[in-house]
Amino acid sequence: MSTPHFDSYFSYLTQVVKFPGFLAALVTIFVVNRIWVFLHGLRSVHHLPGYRPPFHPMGLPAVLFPTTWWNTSLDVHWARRSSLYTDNETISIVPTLIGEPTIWTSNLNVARQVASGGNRTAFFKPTWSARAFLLWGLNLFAAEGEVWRKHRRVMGPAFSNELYRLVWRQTLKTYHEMIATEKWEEKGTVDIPVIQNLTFKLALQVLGTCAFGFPLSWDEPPRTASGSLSIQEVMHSVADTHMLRIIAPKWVLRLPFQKIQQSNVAYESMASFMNEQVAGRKVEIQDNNSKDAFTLLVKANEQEESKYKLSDDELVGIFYCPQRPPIIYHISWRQIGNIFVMLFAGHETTANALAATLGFLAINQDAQDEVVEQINEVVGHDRDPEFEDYQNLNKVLAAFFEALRFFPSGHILIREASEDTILEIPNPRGQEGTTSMAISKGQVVIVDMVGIQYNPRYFENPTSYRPSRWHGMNNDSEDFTAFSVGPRACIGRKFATTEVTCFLTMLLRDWKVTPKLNEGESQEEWKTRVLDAKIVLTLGVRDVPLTFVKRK
Ligand code: HEM
Repeated sequence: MSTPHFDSYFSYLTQVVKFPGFLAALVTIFVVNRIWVFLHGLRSVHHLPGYRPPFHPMGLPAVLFPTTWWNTSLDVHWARRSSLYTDNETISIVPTLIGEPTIWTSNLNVARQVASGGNRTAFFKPTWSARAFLLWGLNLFAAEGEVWRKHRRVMGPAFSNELYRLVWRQTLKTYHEMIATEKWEEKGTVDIPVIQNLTFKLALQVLGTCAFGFPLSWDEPPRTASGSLSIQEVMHSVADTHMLRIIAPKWVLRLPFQKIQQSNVAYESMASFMNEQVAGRKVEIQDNNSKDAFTLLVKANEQEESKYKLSDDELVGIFYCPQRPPIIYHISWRQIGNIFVMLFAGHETTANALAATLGFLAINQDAQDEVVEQINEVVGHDRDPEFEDYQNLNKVLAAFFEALRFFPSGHILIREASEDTILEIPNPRGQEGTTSMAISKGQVVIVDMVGIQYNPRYFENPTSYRPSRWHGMNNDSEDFTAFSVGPRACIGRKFATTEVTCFLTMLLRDWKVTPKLNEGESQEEWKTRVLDAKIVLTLGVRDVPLTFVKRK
């Protein structure tokens, strides 16, 4: 029921609102405000040329639509990879309606200044950009400053030859199990409609065994205590739905959809499975016989001097939920955030890059022949490859590096200025020297990995698949930049390259890979249909259909 006071107020309001001048004034205020904010945005990026779309490329309105003439969406750097940096390697995107201005760069020199980390940089990884990696607790990927240094010091020793040998052994085992279980030998010719189904399973198996220390096998994955899901299914579901769990409000997770319910069961199963594992692991650490990263990590932390040792507060999970302030759970699992980050940072990235490599080799038979020739020379046919062969199989790795250059999984590196600072921006190609640019505290700079990998300053004819670019390069050289550069570069690089080299060596020695064409489709059409990007959390390739034929 309305009061007289409310009625008179309401009628006054109705009259005012009816008055067209009032609406005009509102619109004018909005437009003037937007123009002021837009001009301020342009000034803050020193009028660097670039795009002036309505929304920020990572903002909700923009990601609802693909990149088109009027919108720059999350895939703008892929969709416009041939035009974004034609005139300038460093550009700005300043939204006219919603969002903050950002600077985007495809120049390595600028990338080193902002993304490489370490003591001397004035840039840091903002928490919002690493949110997807915080679900299972603070970790190396998301940490910053002194806490990051401690995590890296503790994680570093776990990434040793001891671990890589385990990765090699596990990859061999997984390959043999895959061939036997899927009955490849009996078939002779094997059609795989989506090669990612195999590469994702391989990546999970290797990470499961070598990072978590779970005893996984291709045919009989162990079950959780309840027996409802295999550990592989749990890991897959956890990895598959973690974006949903970060973005969705809590009530969504109670909806009776199969995928959501399965995700809930998977998270609970993972929690109880990890608890069981931690109890067992404590005994193993004392016995000193396990080589997986989980055990090596706990051991490394135990051995650290107290200055660098991670405290319990730094180890426990900060369960990040954007709808509520962060809640600190004092859980008993130690190192859990760092173990989980390996799953998320290492699973999709490796599996997609491996799928892309097989796709490129399928339509570049000369490149495939060159790789197989080296495998035959180094390993021959009478034995399995050994970890010691890794350095000599550089053409195998070159085929992978070149595919990863086309589809750099870690496609954008987001950084924010922690103080007012100066960026030295190299002048356009063909001109010597650099131009200094003042950057204000809070300015976001995005290193565009796609832009770098397609930059003609670094790669002659960048859209041509040429593994020979990498022949003769040391496997660990920073000349290959898709794992990032400097102290904050990917800690899992050798983990991934060891796994991939071993798997491709076994697979390509015995099986010729060709594209699985649709009826009447040419190789060129297959290439256009398949070798295109798909961006979720990382950048991957679309589903790759392949045929494998047993070599004589
Ligand atoms: C093809 C495979 C991979 C690619 C292309 C890749 C790429 C990258 C890139 C570009 C970064 C830097 C991100 C940034 O600074 O924002 C990074 C960091 C990281 N990667 Fe990888 N990665 C791969 C595989 C792996 C694997 C297998 C693991 C673990 C076993 C892993 C663990 C990590 C971690 C923990 C970081 C954070 C390092 C730090 O901040 O100190 N990655 N990766």
